[in-house]
Amino acid sequence: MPLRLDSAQADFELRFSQLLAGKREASQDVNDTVAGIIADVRARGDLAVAELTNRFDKAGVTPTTLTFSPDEIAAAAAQVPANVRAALQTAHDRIKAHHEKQKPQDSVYTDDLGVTLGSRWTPVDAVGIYVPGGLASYPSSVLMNAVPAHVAGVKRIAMVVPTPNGEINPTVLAAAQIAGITEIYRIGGAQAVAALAYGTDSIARVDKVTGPGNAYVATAKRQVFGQVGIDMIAGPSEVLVIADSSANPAWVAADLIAQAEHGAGAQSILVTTDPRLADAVEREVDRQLSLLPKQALARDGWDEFGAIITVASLDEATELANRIASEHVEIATDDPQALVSKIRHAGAIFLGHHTPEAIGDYVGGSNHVLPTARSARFASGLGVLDFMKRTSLLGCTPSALAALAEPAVTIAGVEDLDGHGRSISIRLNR
Ligand SMILES: NC(=O)c1ccc[n+]([C@@H]2O[C@H](COP(=O)([O-])OP(=O)(O)OC[C@H]3O[C@@H](n4cnc5c(N)ncnc54)[C@H](O)[C@@H]3O)[C@@H](O)[C@H]2O)c1
Ligand SMILES: N[C@H](CO)Cc1c[nH]c[nH+]1
Ligand SMILES: [Zn+2]
Repeated sequence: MPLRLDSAQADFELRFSQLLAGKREASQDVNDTVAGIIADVRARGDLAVAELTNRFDKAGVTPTTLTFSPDEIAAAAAQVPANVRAALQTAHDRIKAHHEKQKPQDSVYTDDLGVTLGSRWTPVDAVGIYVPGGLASYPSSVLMNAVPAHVAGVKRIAMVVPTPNGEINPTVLAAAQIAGITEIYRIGGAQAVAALAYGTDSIARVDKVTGPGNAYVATAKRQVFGQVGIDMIAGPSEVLVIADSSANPAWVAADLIAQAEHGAGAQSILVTTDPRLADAVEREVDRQLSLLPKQALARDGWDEFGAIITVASLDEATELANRIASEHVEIATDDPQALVSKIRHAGAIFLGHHTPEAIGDYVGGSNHVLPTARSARFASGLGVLDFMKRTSLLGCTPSALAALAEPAVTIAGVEDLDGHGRSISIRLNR
């Protein structure tokens, strides 16, 4: 049963804050395990990576077989049916077209003192993409990570994917092929993140690690941050649907189920102004779940983290959406534009009855790697800027330096950094 809340209830604030607190931090056990794995990979390199991969994934690898050969990639990709390849190609092309529009412009200008100021964008040199789940991994997530990296101009993209029992989902390798990734390792977990961050004999280290994963992967990314950059901690998926009486209960229910089927902590929330819609959606979710072939995962997700909240107005709905800061927010009303500017915290917003979140997961063109667990308050979804960095440019003429010297030397003085002041004043009157 989902949690049922009504904002008019006396204990609403308490129960709502319990809902907000529902997501948990990595346990100390996971932190310690991951720290041990990272230390082992740093000390013993490929040998440790191979041993850990065999322990956790039963992958049957040796230090010399961690890499997929070009023939293995081609053979796996060749098993993928033509219609699946075509769908992945459509997704790739649409994601690429949208992300091209995110490319930042360099800018340089000279101000009235004669100081030249600019911002220059350059790509990260080498990126490691984590593709979770082995057999259950998502080819769409390969595209969502690789395409913005390519658009940014990243020269080297290394992909890691675990192969439980030595098996790989061939569609993942087909997606990698479509995205132009040729460097792929059959490793996962904290050992893969450590190998990417610190390097081994067979895996050159990268500058940034991106991609979602389980608690071990997320904790490893946290622990290697600083040695390398990371994108974000993208955890279990979430959707919040804002709906009024114009919404179709069957469609809303289908969208809630779509998120719940990600399992392991996935969260689906409906916020509605219409109590009759709330009841109808609850019945519909039950009905549709019973028709799903793999209903257990979605039912667990819905029972554990599902919620239906009734509110007095759409304004109140947007306030709750901002407090929840969900990964995905759907606006299931006839006039979504009237609400969109009121939603300040969301990884992605889906406008109107004909924009199910799942279209964004695959072929809409926007990125599906998005901030979860309320981090949309301060973070954005994956995009081209995650694979670039901005360098500032500054240039003074003699007269511009002279004009700025006095305040700069004054600040150096109050910071007790006479060497700073002198490096400015030494240049004056020459
Ligand atoms: N937000 C997103 O965009 C998104 C997309 C896809 C998947 N996900 C998330 O990714 C996760 C996938 O999880 P997964 O487990 O299937 O795959 P995974 O690739 O994240 O993790 C598998 C690895 O975990 C490590 N591991 C497992 N048990 C361990 C243990 N006891 N000690 C040390 N290491 C251990 C192993 O090295 C194994 O290779 C899910 O949580 C899913 O929600 C999120
Ligand atoms: N909804 C997930 C997180 O945004 C991404 C995904 C991949 N495949 C299907 N869905
Ligand atoms: Zn999804």
